[in-house]
Amino acid sequence: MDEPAALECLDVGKRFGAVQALDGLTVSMTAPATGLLGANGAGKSTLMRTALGLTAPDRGTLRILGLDTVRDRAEVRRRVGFMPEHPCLPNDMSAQDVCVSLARLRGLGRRDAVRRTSEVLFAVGLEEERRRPVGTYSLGMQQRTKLAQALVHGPDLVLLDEPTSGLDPAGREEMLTIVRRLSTELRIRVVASSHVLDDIERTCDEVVVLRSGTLAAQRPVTVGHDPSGPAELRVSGDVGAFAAALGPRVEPLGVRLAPTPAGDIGMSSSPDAALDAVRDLAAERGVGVERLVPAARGLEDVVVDAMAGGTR
Ligand SMILES: Nc1ncnc2c1ncn2[C@@H]1O[C@H](COP(=O)(O)OP(=O)(O)OP(=O)(O)O)[C@@H](O)[C@H]1O
Repeated sequence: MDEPAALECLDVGKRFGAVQALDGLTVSMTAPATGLLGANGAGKSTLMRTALGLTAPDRGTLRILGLDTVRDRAEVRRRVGFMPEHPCLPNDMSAQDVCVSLARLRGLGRRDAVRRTSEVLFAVGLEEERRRPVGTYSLGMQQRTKLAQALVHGPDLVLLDEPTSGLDPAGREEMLTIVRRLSTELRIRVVASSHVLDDIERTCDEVVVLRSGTLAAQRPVTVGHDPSGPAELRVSGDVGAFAAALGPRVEPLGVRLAPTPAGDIGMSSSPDAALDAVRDLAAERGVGVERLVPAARGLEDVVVDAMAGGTR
C-alpha cells in the first residue's frame, strides 16, 4: 500500500481578522522531503500550525500522515515533530533537560527518553554542550536544540519552520546538512519552510510555492542536468566555424545543432558525451566556452514567477 501523504490539504481556509492566511489551499505532499517556499505572510507557518492541530482551519480538510488533525491529535503528537520558527526554549534549562522533558510529555518512559535524547543531541552535534543552559548557546546551537526536540520522540515526519532562519553561513551549512540527512539516511519525512530556494534545493525532493495562502507552484527538485533536454552554447570567436566543426562530432549522438536568436548554438539535446565533445573541441581550438546551459526554464524561473504572481 502507498504511504499516505505527509500533508494533504483540500480547500483549506484560515482567516485571522482581515487577513486570509490560507485561501482555499489544495495540495498533496508525497515526497520524502518537501520544501515550502513563499514570501513573508504567504501562509507557511499557518499551514504548519493548522496541520499540527495548533489552530483550527475555518474550512476544508487537512490530513497529516493520513491522520485527522483534530480527531487523531494524540497520534499526530506521537508521530510528528515540530520545529517552530520563533524562540521557544526555556533559557534556564539545558538541551538535555529540554529533550528529556518533551520526550516524556510525548509518551516515552524515562529510560527511552534519556536514550533518545543522547541519540538526537549527538545527531545534531550538541553532545558536548548538552548540559549547559540553552540561554548560553549561540543561535546556531539553539536552532539545533529546537531540531533535536522535534526528533526526540522518534517521529515519522518533522515539520521544520524556517530551520536556517538567522543563522550565519557556517551554521546554515550545518543545519542544511542535518536536514538533508533526515530524509535520506534516517528515513524521517520532512516538510521544511524557507524563503530561499537554494535551501530547499539542497534539502528537499520537491518544492511547493505558496502565495497569499494558495498553491502557486509544485515542482520536483531535480538534481543534475537532464541529458534529453536542449542546451544553449556560447563560445568566443567564430561561432559558425565552431558549430561546423562540432556538428560531425555530436550528430552521431543524435544531437542537432541550430543557431539561436541570440546568436548562440542551440543543441537539440545534451547527453554527457556531447558536452564532452564541446569541451574537447574548445580545448583543441583554444576557444572559450562562455555559456553551456539547459535551454528549458529552470526551477528558479518557475519559482520566481510563481512567487510574483505568474500563472502555473
Ligand atoms: N495569530 C495570528 N493573528 C493574526 N494574524 C496572523 C496570525 N498568524 C498569522 N497571521 C497572518 O497571516 C498571514 C500568514 O502568516 P504566516 O505566518 O502563516 O506566513 P509565513 O509564510 O509563515 O510568513 P513568514 O515567512 O514571515 O514567517 C500573515 O499576514 C500573518 O500576519
